[in-house]
Amino acid sequence: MRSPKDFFAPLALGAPAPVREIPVTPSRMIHFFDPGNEKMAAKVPDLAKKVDVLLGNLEDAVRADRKEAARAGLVAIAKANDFGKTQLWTRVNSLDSPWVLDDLITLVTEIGDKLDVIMVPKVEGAQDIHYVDRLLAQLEARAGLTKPLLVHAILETASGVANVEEIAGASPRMQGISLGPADLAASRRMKTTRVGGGHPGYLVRTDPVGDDLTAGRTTYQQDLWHYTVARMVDACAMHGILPYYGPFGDIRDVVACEDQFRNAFLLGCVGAWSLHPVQIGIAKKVFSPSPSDVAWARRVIAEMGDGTGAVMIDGKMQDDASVKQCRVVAELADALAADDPELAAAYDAATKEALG
Ligand SMILES: CC(C)(COP(=O)(O)OP(=O)(O)OC[C@H]1O[C@@H](n2cnc3c(N)ncnc32)[C@H](O)[C@@H]1OP(=O)(O)O)[C@@H](O)C(=O)NCCC(=O)NCCSC(=O)C[C@](C)(O)C(=O)O
Ligand SMILES: [Mg+2]
Repeated sequence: MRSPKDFFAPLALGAPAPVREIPVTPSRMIHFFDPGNEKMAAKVPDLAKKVDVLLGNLEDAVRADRKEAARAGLVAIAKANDFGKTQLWTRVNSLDSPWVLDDLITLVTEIGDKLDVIMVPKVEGAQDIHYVDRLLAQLEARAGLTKPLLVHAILETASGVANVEEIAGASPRMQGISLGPADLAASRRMKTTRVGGGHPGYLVRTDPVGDDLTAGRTTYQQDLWHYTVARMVDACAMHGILPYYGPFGDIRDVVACEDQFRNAFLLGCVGAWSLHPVQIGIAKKVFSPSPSDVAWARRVIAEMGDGTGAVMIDGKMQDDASVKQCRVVAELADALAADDPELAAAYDAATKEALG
């Protein structure tokens, strides 16, 4: 383990200095596309205007015989486009795969100045981040990059979950962590066969009434991912990095997708992945606080003055701790509204109504 004094020292001569704070820019949806798929790639310039993050995926969902095409496609797309404020990320192949070394060497060398974040799959512990950290520093130095690349880990092995705190704090490059429910389920030997979402068999049932064990007993489906998401959120918050839900594989079920995203939002996540264009709007809606919540938050902040003491608003006690929650919501709303006049207008209209 490195001394805390060396934590922010570059890991290679000539590499850019690591960031001291992770930039908090909108990342409500990380939109996945296969850069080697011509149909998807053709949609990218247009999609870039609708999403916060575009991610060129090189790992799972890209066939083994299309790995080189995906890598070359991402290089071509990054070189040919300026996506403005929309971030460009990539997911490289796993560290034990035959492709990852070329992924990292090619991408950092060719388009390191265009990429914001490198997502690393199947991270097992801090050692995986340390490996990527040093390699990126060497490649950044060789490419003459002035801005350090950030690293995002996917939490998709039992070992990764057990080590999530050390992963979150393994490097100043750590930008965030996403839940990877499909690989995680396999790693844990869960008996699900889905990519995220719930399962009808994972439920609780109300008590029986009388001797009949079957009649009148309501069941409630439970969230399979609650424990992992909550643990991930704590690990991220502790280290000042950002937590994300990840993928929802039932593209058709836009209703349950919205529910799963909202659970994650309420628990502290800042975004989720969109695997299909239909999921972009869902993530945008869910991970932007609602106008009524923003109006309420702004009202509490206004009425709490210096933020200390206790007041009653609409029958509800507000104090130092509730105003802090309101600031979280209001600050997120301000950050999102700064780049979105429509959202800004909706927040202001609701606030005007709430403040009278
Ligand atoms: C699900 C699929 C096969 C349905 O693809 P489709 O073509 O059958 O669907 P469609 O509804 O017919 O598509 C309509 C149009 O949208 C296009 N399109 C469709 N999707 C996209 C997209 N993402 N970006 C841009 N364009 C897209 C598609 O090409 C088509 O274009 P067209 O109208 O010109 O024919 C397709 O959406 C897809 O491949 N999505 C990405 C899948 C992916 O990246 N998976 C990996 C992430 S999840 C994961 O890895 C797990 C994890 C974390 O590791 C772990 O839990 O362990
Ligand atoms: Mg996976």
